[in-house]
Amino acid sequence: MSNSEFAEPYTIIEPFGGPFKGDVTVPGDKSISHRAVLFAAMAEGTSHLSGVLDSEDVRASIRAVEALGAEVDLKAQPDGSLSGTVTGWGAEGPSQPAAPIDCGNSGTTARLLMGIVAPWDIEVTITGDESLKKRPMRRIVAPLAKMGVDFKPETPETLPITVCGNRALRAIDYASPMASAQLKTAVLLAGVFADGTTTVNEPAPSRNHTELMLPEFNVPTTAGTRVATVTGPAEMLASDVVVPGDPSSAAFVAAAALLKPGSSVTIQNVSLNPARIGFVRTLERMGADIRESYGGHEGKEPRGTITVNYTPVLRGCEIPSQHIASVIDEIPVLALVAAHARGITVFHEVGELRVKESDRLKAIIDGLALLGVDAWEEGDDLFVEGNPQLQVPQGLVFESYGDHRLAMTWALVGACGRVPVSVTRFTCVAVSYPDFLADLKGLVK
Ligand SMILES: O=C(O)C1=C[C@@H](OP(=O)(O)O)[C@@H](O)[C@H](O)C1
Ligand SMILES: C=C(OP(=O)(O)O)C(=O)O
Repeated sequence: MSNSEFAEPYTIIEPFGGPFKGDVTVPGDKSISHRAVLFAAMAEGTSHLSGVLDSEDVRASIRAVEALGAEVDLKAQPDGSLSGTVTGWGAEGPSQPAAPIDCGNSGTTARLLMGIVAPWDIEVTITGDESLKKRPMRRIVAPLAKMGVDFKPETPETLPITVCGNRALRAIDYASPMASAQLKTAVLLAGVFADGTTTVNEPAPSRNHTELMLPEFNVPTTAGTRVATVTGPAEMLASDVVVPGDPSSAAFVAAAALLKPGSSVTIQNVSLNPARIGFVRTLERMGADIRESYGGHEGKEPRGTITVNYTPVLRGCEIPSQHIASVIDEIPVLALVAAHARGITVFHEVGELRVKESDRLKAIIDGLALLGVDAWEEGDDLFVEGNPQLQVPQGLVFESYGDHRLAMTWALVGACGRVPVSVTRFTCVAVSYPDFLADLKGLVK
């Protein structure tokens, strides 16, 4: 069977051979890196950052804060991370940028930026690439409008959007319709400069890096499981941030170890924030030999190691909707693991996957179909019927849709299997994990 009629440029991923063994360090956490750069830019004084992820998405945040007047002096380190200083605009506020700010492929940059520029007397046009311009922005516009922010056009759904800032924002108590850390963060960041306490309640817990990091920048903040507050107006002061490794990148290494017989891998210095390691909990429920080991904190973020051993028999499991936010970016690769497990895996309430960098729900179902694996949607639930005897056919071409998480997921089929596969637009992995293939190759024994 072949589906090689795809016209887009593709990369051939040959089988890597032997099992994956040994230690690996994954690059800095993307969510924490964005926040470190953005919060340092907002603060008074000079912050020292290290372990920052050097990827396309984080570079979008760096370019954005430079356009708004922050001074960024982050340099590439031998380990591939960025380290150095960011001097913020502090009490003076950001300057009026000369041109629209292009956030590239990064939803986090675009959505957090809307909250960051909202409390200042400037008009900032935010735009992005073709993928980002399709993603929903009304979820950010709605609460910011309640706080007193105007937009051009008046009630925009998608980028480009011009945010017309307002120095007299109202603090709000917001019942968020979804578990989204981007939404929560945009509102809290605007709330830093509003008069009073701004509260965001969520229907399920989302990642809490913002609540953990804001107090380090001198912002009075409270953090509960489904509620966070900031009290403004606050004076943001510079801080130092050390960024631990990204669990979302670690999930691909863990999946590789589970797909390749004989593998045994330890991922060093990775964030063990419970809101981010839902994939460890999910793989445990599938019966995988995987465990984390706590190794201390960076600021308020726990970090440590994750060890994964190849496990011959995995079984399907259910991921309830309350846990989806803790695995949201890992669902493509978890679905690939589920495709090798015995029985059905159900991811509940994953409609949000339709509006990520691509329609990940459709892409997962189509990609698994190429492998001969039955996967389908019922309402907003994703079902994957696994096959432990899965044989990968020759000549497969997987469509990444320029989406980094899909590109890495399908690359694992070739890297861990016995026949090469092709992945279209594979270079998009630079969005979150530029050295993905090299790190995996380094583990081949
Ligand atoms: O706040 C963040 O850093 C992120 C939150 C999540 O998005 P949502 O807030 O849209 O769920 C996640 O998918 C994204 O990769 C990063
Ligand atoms: C959804 C993602 O990122 P963002 O929303 O920042 O584009 C991701 O990294 O998988």
